[in-house]
Amino acid sequence: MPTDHSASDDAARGTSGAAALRPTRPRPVPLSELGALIGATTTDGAAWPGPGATEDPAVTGVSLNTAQTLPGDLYAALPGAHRHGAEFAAAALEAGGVAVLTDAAGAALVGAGTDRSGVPVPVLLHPAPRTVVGPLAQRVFGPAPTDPPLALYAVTGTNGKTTTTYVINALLEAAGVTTGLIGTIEILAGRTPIPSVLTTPEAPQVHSLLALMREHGVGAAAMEVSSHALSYHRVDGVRFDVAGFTNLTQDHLDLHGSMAEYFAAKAQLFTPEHTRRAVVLADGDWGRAMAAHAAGRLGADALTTLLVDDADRPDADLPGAVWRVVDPRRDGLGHRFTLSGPDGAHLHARTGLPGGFNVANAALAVLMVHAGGLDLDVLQGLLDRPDVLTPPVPGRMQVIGTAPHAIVDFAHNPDALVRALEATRPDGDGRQLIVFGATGDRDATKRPLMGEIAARMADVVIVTDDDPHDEDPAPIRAAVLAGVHRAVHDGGRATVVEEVHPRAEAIRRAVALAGPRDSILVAGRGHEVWQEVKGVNLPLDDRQELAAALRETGHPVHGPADGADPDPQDARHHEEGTTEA
Ligand SMILES: CC(=O)N[C@H]1[C@@H](OP(=O)(O)OP(=O)(O)OC[C@H]2O[C@@H](n3ccc(=O)[nH]c3=O)[C@H](O)[C@@H]2O)O[C@H](CO)[C@@H](O)[C@@H]1O[C@H](C)C(=O)N[C@@H](C)C(=O)N[C@H](CCC(=O)O)C(=O)O
Ligand SMILES: Nc1ncnc2c1ncn2[C@@H]1O[C@H](COP(=O)(O)OP(=O)(O)OP(=O)(O)O)[C@@H](O)[C@H]1O
Repeated sequence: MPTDHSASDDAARGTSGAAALRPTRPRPVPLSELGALIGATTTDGAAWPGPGATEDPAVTGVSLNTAQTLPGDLYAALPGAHRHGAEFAAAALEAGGVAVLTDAAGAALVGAGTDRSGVPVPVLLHPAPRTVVGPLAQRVFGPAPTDPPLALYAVTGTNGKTTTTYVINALLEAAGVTTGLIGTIEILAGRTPIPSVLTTPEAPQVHSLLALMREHGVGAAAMEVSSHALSYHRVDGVRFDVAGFTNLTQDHLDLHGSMAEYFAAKAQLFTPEHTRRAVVLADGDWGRAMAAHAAGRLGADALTTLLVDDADRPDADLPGAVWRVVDPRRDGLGHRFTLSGPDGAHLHARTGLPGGFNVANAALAVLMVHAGGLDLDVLQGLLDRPDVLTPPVPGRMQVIGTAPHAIVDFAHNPDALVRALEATRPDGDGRQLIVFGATGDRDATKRPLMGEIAARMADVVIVTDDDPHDEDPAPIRAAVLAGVHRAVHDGGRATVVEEVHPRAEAIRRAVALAGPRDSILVAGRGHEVWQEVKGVNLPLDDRQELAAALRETGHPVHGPADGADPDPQDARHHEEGTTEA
């Protein structure tokens, strides 16, 4: 019989930070059932639990980090890049974990572990434990047959995931649906937004957050799915209703090694295991390749293909229902555009989000909601409402000042930097200034490329620090500057190049150099309110720094959107990790 956990364990569930990410009404599953689900073995190689086992604990949760382990959990002790999770099994058991899932190396580390009551801890052995965490979490946290449906939308791609998920939710909310969100900026799974640590949390949290959403009566959720998530099996056991693809450009080559591998990681989302339908933005070679892949794996009937920059390309070689953006026109900060589809179908839309690329994000969101089942007539009715495609997206093209034009944006890879610079190019004789750096411990090959782009496109380039993480910031700046100097040497536009740090000082310097007709782009950190330097989170909000510098110089600041005070709650999440950080 499953053993149960105590009342004090229930109290712990209600109070700890990790509990805020869990459903309040867990449904216990016997460990033996979980062992059978994944074909686990004992350390002797026999089918689990093997002869002589007496305990069959009730499992009420799954975790893969001790900071997130709650009473009743199965702790997945995974081999990591730095440590083996089994080194922390004792801490997981101390936190109330009732069993351990691990590989052979992990089992040797766990040894003869016992739980808090001195009972020998059951160990489920699997040769590749990370690959079974998703299905196990799905079994423990997944829906009951009587639960109302929760429609799931996934967005992947190098850039535009956050924005597209916000637009999807804005449309669904306009249609009267209660929505949930999992992404880079925040998680919405109930009443209180939870700041994010990862773009896509680890599998146990993905499944527990979906359970929490069901408890809160959420009818649809939009989720960002990063390539890390697909490579690390973070969405295993989730089948989305609609998956969308934005684009593929250089980033994350530290993890993937090549663009082909990066593509292959993203392509996993467009398979029957992960989605029923797909909407693929098929501009460029990678977009076309993703459309072909999705058609092959899901069937052309399950595919919508969208063309934006390549809208003039003929249909012939494109699979699925083909839609194109026609006649995009500037309208205020944003654009009006028409979506033209099969059999003469049309949708007329407007987004006030600045930047040409946001037409692509908005169009993708519209077609994903259509693929999710919303009729064209109903959709057009929603699109006719003002600003339905203009949700505020923190730190994305966020306007802080107008004279000079001062923008904070999250562009932190080459393509995003090009698009952000294009979108913020001043009219007339104004000069373009940019303040940016590059992230430490991430794809180092993009540093000089971003430097080159800045020097080719901006008049004044100020190179500073982004999140150095554990790296020394000076060599990161030097790598960016190498690209800047190369482009200047080759005839690039920049006439002023400076290296200024810390970052707040660099922002002040840009404001000091700018005139009222100029445009300042502060790129790379967007909504972030902490700068991570060698494991320490320093408060830093580009929006606040830019607003303060503009005020000090006597320039106007645009509306209330000058950033938020760093929230101590947010720091807690960074330190403890809302996920397995
Ligand atoms: C490169 C990467 O993705 N690393 C992930 C990986 O870390 P790791 O292999 O180094 O883990 P480790 O430190 O060796 O520890 C091994 C195991 O012991 C566990 N542990 C460790 C210490 C402890 O006290 N207790 C404990 O339980 C860990 O949870 C882990 O399971 O496994 C950890 C646990 O699953 C993840 O948290 C960690 O993500 C780190 C925090 C991270 O920053 N990832 C980034 C790069 C990321 O995933 N980014 C994407 C893309 C964003 C974008 O598009 O820009 C994202 O989705 O956020
Ligand atoms: N469709 C797009 N094409 C190219 N660049 C884009 C696009 N959408 C947004 N960007 C740029 O990328 C930046 C990040 O946008 P967004 O947060 O929506 O993307 P993301 O994929 O969620 O990024 P991340 O994974 O890093 O969180 C924006 O600030 C903007 O500079």
